[in-house]
Amino acid sequence: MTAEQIKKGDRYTIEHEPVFSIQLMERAAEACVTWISENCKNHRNFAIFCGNGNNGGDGFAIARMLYQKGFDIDVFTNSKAKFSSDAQINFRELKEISGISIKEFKEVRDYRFDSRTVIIDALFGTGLSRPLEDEFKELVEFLNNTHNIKISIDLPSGLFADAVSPEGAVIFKADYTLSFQLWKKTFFIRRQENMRGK
Ligand SMILES: NC(=O)C1=CN([C@@H]2O[C@H](COP(=O)(O)OP(=O)(O)OC[C@H]3O[C@@H](n4cnc5c(N)ncnc54)[C@H](O)[C@@H]3O)[C@@H](O)[C@H]2O)[C@@H](O)CC1
Ligand SMILES: [K+]
Repeated sequence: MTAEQIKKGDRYTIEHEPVFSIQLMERAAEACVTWISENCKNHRNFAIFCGNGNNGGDGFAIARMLYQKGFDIDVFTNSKAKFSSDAQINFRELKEISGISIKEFKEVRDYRFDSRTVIIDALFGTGLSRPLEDEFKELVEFLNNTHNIKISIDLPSGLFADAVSPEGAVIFKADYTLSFQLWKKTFFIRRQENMRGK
């Protein structure tokens, strides 16, 4: 499905079911956490990278829920960015939890990745509107060079939901992608098939 069709589906659910977008985000995060806790049983540490849109909001909610399940969580974000309203709600909630360390993206270079730390990419989802550049490009390149297991939330960051990414565009190299609702159109573009992992 295209990003626009997915948005319409979300709007339909919000209008026709008694559900608010923040609840949809909570449900999406719960589904991810169920999968992660079943499939990452041998991993204790998660480094979660959150953007300022709703994909980042999913990441903040996932961080909170994984922490509540007893995992060690480090969250990386740009705390000065203007967040979407649902991301802001989840970011605020996360800041209340003293056991979660919240770091700025640039701190990743001093972060000691344990070989079993799982990296979660909640930087961009269907809202990506241009290829990654500057800080995000460097961040994703840096993460792609680590040997840790990588999970993308909804879409690997840097991959457009509906269009072919330009040749040479930097895209998060996910081992697994936990995609919401239906398969995104981009997953069927042959050149990009190997970007999403499983
Ligand atoms: N109700 C909903 O719509 C739901 C959405 N969900 C999540 O929300 C995501 C979509 O959220 P959004 O529409 O907020 O979009 P994203 O979170 O993908 O990103 C949007 C933000 O990134 C900025 N941006 C786009 N391309 C950029 C680039 N190259 N460099 C820097 N900034 C850039 C935009 O200006 C915007 O601020 C989905 O992929 C999914 O993860 C889920 O929470 C389920 C419910
Ligand atoms: K993502």
